[in-house]
Amino acid sequence: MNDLTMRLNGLTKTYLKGTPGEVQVLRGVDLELRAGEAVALVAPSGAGKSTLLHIAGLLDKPDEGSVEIAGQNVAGRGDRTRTALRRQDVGFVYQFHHLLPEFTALENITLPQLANGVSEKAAQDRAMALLDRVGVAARAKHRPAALSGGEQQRVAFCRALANKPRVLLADEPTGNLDPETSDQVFGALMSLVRDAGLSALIATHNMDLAARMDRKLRLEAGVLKPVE
Ligand SMILES: Nc1ncnc2c1ncn2[C@@H]1O[C@H](COP(=O)(O)OP(=O)(O)OP(=O)(O)O)[C@@H](O)[C@H]1O
Repeated sequence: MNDLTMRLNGLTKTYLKGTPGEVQVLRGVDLELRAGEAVALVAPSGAGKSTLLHIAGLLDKPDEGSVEIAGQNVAGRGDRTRTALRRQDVGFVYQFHHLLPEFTALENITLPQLANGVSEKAAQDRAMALLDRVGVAARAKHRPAALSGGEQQRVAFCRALANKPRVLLADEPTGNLDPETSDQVFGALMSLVRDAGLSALIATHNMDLAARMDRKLRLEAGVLKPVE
């Protein structure tokens, strides 16, 4: 069975090439993500975590190397194709929720599905099922400002999974929350990931959370290494 969802091969990235400010951030990053696994990405500040997540999520291009999603090399495709693939195959979660403030929790999860051609009824049903799964169905009609930080982040997780991506990329998804809320909200994220059977690459400085994932990788000196 080929359950590989994403393969990163030989990724390099240098900023400000040929100038005194040149920074060689990625020097040959290789990574294989399998369906159903959650991988912790641990990196000292400035090591290139955001650069790596942006390239894996097709928001940026590597200088060299490939990004394969479900067996297709997609890194070098045109902007429109990469945008379409990103919408369909990749979900993002950031440290701050980035929900649209003028829309309800339900609408924030429904809208990306409508943009992908899903019917309104089906989109709402899926949104409610996701909200229910993370324990915030009762807050479906609230706008983000009327939700707690933990609730906002749970809604953001549901939005990231709305279009059934193959891969979830998260950058400190609970970094903005107090330790107890962070612990609970991370549990909600992991149950969504396990239910959906997708791959998750989750950047975190929190080693307790990292320990709850299937494996841990450290980004250091431009390459990924397993953490024991
Ligand atoms: N557009 C850019 N132009 C020039 N240098 C950049 C650019 N983006 C990032 N860098 C540099 O590349 C390095 C890695 O940046 P990146 O944002 O990927 O790190 P990070 O690991 O996400 O950091 P943090 O955890 O502090 O957010 C840093 O030294 C940063 O200053």
